[in-house]
Amino acid sequence: MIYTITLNPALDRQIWVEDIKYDESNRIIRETTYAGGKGIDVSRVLANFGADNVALGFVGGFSGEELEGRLLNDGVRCNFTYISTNTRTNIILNDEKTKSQTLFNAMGPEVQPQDLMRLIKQIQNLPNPEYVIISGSLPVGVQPAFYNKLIDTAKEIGATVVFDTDGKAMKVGLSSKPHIIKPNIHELERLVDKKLKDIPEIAQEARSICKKGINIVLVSMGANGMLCVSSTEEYWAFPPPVNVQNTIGAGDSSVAGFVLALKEGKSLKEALAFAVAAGTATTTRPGTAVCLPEDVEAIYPNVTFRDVV
Ligand SMILES: Nc1ncnc2c1ncn2[C@@H]1O[C@H](COP(=O)(O)OP(=O)(O)OP(=O)(O)O)[C@@H](O)[C@H]1O
Ligand SMILES: O=P(O)(O)OC[C@@]1(O)O[C@H](CO)[C@@H](O)[C@@H]1O
Repeated sequence: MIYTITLNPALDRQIWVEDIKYDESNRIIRETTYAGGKGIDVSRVLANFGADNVALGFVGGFSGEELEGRLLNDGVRCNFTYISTNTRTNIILNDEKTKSQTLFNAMGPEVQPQDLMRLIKQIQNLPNPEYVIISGSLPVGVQPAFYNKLIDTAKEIGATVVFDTDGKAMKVGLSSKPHIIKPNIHELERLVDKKLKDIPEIAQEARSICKKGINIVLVSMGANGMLCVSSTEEYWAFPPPVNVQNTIGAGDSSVAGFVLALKEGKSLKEALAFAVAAGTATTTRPGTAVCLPEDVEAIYPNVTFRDVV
């Protein structure tokens, strides 16, 4: 069974305007809400592929109920830890003229220490844990060290742990040696505290992280695809050109695609190509992580490989 853990889920409210005018009133021409947050996105994509998975994490209030209802409609099984305060709403502003997407990520509710322990106890008792995917930002009141406890617990129950977060949470969490991490290029730069100018430099940092005990480092690079480094294999997969409509949840779709392919027994190289196809498929549709199997199947044969060094 695949489990996703999102400590700080969100309703993703995607809104569209013709041409944003600052310091003025703008008319919204289209709006849609998605169940969001990084692990939740992974769960939605897995469900699109018919992959059995359970979404875990903290939800609360009316927005939490809406989020869970949306997920059930999306065919995602949930076993959330309920808190008394409202799940956050993130705004994604799509500007039709500039084709830009601007994110406003809310802080979210404060999570209490007793809620943290309820989640840990739940993870200690997860049935058939094959993969545990831990993704996204920490809620208010939760220290990065909580990610150590989560990763340690998921490893103790025998799961392969995938970890995808940013900043201090990533730095701290890494010391628990999750099996797989998926920073994007900016997150990797923040992790290693330096700008990385080209693929050899990115690969070098990924190798150093592997040497610290992480089995697989996936670095997503937007239109430049994804680099995969393990102790024995290195690949750079490149997507075909597509008409990009949205990039929100592309990385999460890649994580879902990668885990799905590994679970099906695909090689590391095939799993990477599938991850790139899944991320790129998401970019071709408006909305958060709208990753459809038919789009992924169409893109997959057109993913190419380039030399890492
Ligand atoms: N402009 C693009 N053109 C083609 N493919 C893209 C583009 N942007 C993203 N992708 C695909 O999606 C994958 C993940 O993208 P990206 O590096 O943007 O992830 P991310 O920053 O983690 O995204 P998010 O945090 O929104 O989920 C890329 O490896 C690539 O396959
Ligand atoms: O604030 P976080 O947890 O870092 O990111 C949250 C978020 O931006 O990530 C997803 C896209 O990756 C969206 O569904 C969601 O709104």
